[in-house]
Amino acid sequence: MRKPKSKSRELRKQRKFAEQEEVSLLNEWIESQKPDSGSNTLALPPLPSNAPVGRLSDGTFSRYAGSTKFSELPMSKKTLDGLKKSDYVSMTEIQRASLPHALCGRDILGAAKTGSGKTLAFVIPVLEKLHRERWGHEDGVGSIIISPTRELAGQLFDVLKAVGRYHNFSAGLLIGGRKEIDTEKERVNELNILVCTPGRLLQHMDETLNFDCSQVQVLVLDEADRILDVGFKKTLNAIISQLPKHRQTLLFSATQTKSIQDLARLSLKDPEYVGVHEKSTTSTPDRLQQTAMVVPLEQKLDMLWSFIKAHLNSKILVFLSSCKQVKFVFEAFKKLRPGIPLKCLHGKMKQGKRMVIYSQFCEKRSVLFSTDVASRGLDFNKAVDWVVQVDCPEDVASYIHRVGRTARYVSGGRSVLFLMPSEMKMLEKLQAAKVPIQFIKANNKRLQPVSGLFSALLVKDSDLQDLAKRAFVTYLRSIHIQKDKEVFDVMKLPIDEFSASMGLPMTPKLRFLNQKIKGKMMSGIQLDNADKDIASLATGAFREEDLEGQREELDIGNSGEADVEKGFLLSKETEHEGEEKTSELGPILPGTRVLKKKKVADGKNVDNSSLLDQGKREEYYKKMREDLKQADKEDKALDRQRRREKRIKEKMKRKKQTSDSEEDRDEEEDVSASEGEKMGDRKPKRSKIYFDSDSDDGKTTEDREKLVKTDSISLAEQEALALKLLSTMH
Ligand SMILES: Nc1ncnc2c1ncn2[C@@H]1O[C@H](COP(=O)(O)OP(=O)(O)OP(=O)(O)O)[C@@H](O)[C@H]1O
Repeated sequence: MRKPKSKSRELRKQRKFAEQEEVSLLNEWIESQKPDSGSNTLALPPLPSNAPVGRLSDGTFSRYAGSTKFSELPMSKKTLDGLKKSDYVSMTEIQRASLPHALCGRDILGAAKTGSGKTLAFVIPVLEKLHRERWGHEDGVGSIIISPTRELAGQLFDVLKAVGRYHNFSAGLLIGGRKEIDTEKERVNELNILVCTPGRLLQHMDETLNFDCSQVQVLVLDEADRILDVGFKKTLNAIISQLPKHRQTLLFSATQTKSIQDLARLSLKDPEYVGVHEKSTTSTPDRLQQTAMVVPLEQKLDMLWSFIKAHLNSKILVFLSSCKQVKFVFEAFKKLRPGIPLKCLHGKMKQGKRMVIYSQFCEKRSVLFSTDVASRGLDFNKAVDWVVQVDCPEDVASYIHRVGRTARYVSGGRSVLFLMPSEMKMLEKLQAAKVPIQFIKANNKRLQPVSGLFSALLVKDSDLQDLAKRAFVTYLRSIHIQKDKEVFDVMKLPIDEFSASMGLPMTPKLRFLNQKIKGKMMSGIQLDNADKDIASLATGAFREEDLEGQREELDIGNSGEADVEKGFLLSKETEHEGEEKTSELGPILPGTRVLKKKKVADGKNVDNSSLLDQGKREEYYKKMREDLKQADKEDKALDRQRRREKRIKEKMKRKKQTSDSEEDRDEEEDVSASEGEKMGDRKPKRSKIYFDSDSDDGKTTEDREKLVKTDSISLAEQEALALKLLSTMH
């Protein structure tokens, strides 16, 4: 039954009044117990348990700086209920340190380790500010939260929706790559809270009629150092120019900017620097077990493949340096079917697909190959077990964010960084930045080479070959353009070997590198040396003894899976075992086939000097295809023969078992019968077995006769004869 109109109006009035009361109480509480500007609220003692909260009996208010529970903060019932509903009760350190300052309207520059709960440290002040301002639909955009990536924006939006579920604000997710821009344009002016990526926000600012951000109360930059980075500089400047100067600004990141210039761009007013883990001995989560190992460029894919095969029950996030790398490794590994679902995520994918992949990876055990698009902020629902950095991160900050996708909140996690010999300087930089990383040695005996398999795949699949070429060039270019030349030096890389390791029949042309070599020649360096430099294995640049002291074993634990990991990652205890592991590639392609193809297609066995001329290259390439076809034929024939041999063996075994049981039965039935009689009984049975089964294979009568005669020879002889017969038939 509907309530009478006057009654519902009365209820609304009462609710409005209660809200007004609540807001004025909150304002009074906040104002009266304001923590000193610059004070460290974590240093204050927590409130005694069961102490009264809010307005006290003497008319004063409880202290909220130093509180440990959300319910002790001056916050609206709606937000508190939203937090409770989402199971948030006690605050994390960054929340305890920043919320008291943020709730009283101060600008915040917050830094805390990855996975430590920074999201709530800005979502709550956003909701509370608008609540206390009694912001309504008609007031338009009141708050903007900016994230560097679409996935992260989506995740922040989910947290906002969960915690703000009892508020009446309208909120919208504005991210690029979505088709419904026109619908967005129609509705964006009605939204109170925008969660967006910089590009999409600016697009609305530029294109949407009457889009007005002049009343914005709170601006949040999540992953602030990234958004203030050169990549977003122009976009962000344009956005800031359209926002009011008088607003609250909250900047959060695990690797915060301290640049005065950056802060000046945002016109922060006496910001509170909240760096809760600044005094910590490590800059990464304590429950994160981090390792690094030397992996030469041409072994990276072998190592990654072997790693995946040794961790089939884990959720693994793999970082590669470019979209093309991600595409190639994903496509090629997918074809080899490692036994665990594979997924990929990169910026060139359609947005819908990106979102699907992201949520699938949240739910399932799988391997996700990704660019740095997944490196920041993402909180994959069910914990990531391993972060594998196949390509070295561009700097320490990037490393910290990548590994931060695991070991979040109270869970543990593990990471491994592949470093090429020429990149060892990165290890020093990480250690200098308080990253507790252990240097370990891979167990190369467990390495499962895949380059031969790639060669075979690439020959059959020209799309994959194109992908490989592009991945190869893009990777080297990415190294070439890296800023940190102490770590990244393309001239130290074994380029031909790298090309071969991807299964490419010849090294693609690298225009940017040619220019570099030319540059060297101009400055007096001989081409010979430059060539040697490029082709040399970078191992020369790395002196092993430098690292000896840092080498430690990884303590893996006792689980079944850990044992496999142990075998893979450690060399000491398991060096002499595990050869059988290499056979895991068997079901995909037989071992001989791998070796053969590797021999033909592997760049190491090719005299590249003869390939310079275009005509010769084509000729070589044609010949290589023919060789591969031939090898393929031979392999197939060999494979067929093997299968037949196996079948025959099985039949022999079956037959032996049958005759043995018959013998047993016979013996049981007639223990007194003579040997001659027994043989006479069995003969026709044995021949019948052979004829019955072999007649399917189309044997001639002569063959059958030969087989009948086998009755009088030993089993080994029978097998040998059967095999001989088979090989003469094909
Ligand atoms: N007070 C809390 N109580 C329980 N869980 C929390 C609390 N705060 C945050 N979490 C959980 O901790 C995890 C990490 O939080 P969040 O994503 O905010 O971390 P972050 O510091 O922003 O990490 P990053 O630097 O990687 O962006 C999330 O799963 C979140 O739900």
